[in-house]
Amino acid sequence: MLIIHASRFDTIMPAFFDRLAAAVKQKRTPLVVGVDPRYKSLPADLRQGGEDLEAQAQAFRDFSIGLLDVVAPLVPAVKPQVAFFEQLGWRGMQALSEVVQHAHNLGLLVIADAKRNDIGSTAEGYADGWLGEQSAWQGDALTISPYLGDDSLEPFVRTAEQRDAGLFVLVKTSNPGGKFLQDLTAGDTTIYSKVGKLVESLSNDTAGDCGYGVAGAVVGATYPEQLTELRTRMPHTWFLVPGYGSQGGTAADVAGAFDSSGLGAVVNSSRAIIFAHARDEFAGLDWQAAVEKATQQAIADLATACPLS
Ligand SMILES: O=C(O)c1cc(=O)[nH]c(=O)n1[C@@H]1O[C@H](COP(=O)(O)O)[C@@H](O)[C@H]1O
Repeated sequence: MLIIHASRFDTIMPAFFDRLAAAVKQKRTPLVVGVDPRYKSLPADLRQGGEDLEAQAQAFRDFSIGLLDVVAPLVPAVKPQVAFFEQLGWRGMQALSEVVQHAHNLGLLVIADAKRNDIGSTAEGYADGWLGEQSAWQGDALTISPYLGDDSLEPFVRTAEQRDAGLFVLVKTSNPGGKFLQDLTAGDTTIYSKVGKLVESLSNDTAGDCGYGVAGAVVGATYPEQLTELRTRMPHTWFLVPGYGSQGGTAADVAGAFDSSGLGAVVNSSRAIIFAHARDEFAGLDWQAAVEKATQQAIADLATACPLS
């Protein structure tokens, strides 16, 4: 049975990026913790139930909820990676629903990393499913792909505006193979710049109190030059910056993502934090203590790059 929780959008709320800006200021950090449970990397005591789908879904639930309890006082938002829940079928998606509900109960904003999209008429279904009134997952924001074109983004923008939710459109991804398409030249510009321009126009049209509009952009920490270039060209677009930590991105690499107030970007770290129990420097700590230490370490590291005023 899939649990459909009461809509958290029943009351009038500020726009997503206004809420995110307030949460970043309150927690004094742009760090977002990625909830990317991989069964074989979970602490051993959470893998006692066996490997069938039901047992794995229960392990994901226990791990993710234990993780949220540790990071909730420290960070503004979490980013569940839907792929890991989806691989377990409906059991995993039910676990995801409960994890999102728990995050909301702890006051965390939730970025659903599902990287959805399709032709416009089908995209409406995705927009509704992830951000709509009866969504089983009730994300505050959703990652989406731009590669079906501008009309494919429209249903997401409409729904996000109606629901005070946010979007993060893939602009310059953190993986090396992203350049295969994104760095191609189209006319006098690159594809990623062209996508960036489209996202900026959507955000300019919808800017909220904090100056950022409904469409954010995903820009990888592994491309610091492009990050800095896009920050200048996209002044109304909030960035989600993955690739910090396990993929090699550093605090210095993400420095160009922020505006002069230290806002305008959140930086995701998944494996380096959630599987900190496997890092030599945290040997001997239980997994939640290791998560706490790794989160505090990342917060201190990012404070050197993010001049929050
Ligand atoms: O949209 C994303 O979050 C994303 C975009 C991107 O360009 N690169 C990228 O790594 N991600 C996601 O960010 C997370 C990175 O995880 P770690 O490398 O373990 O910190 C994963 O959930 C990825 O799917």
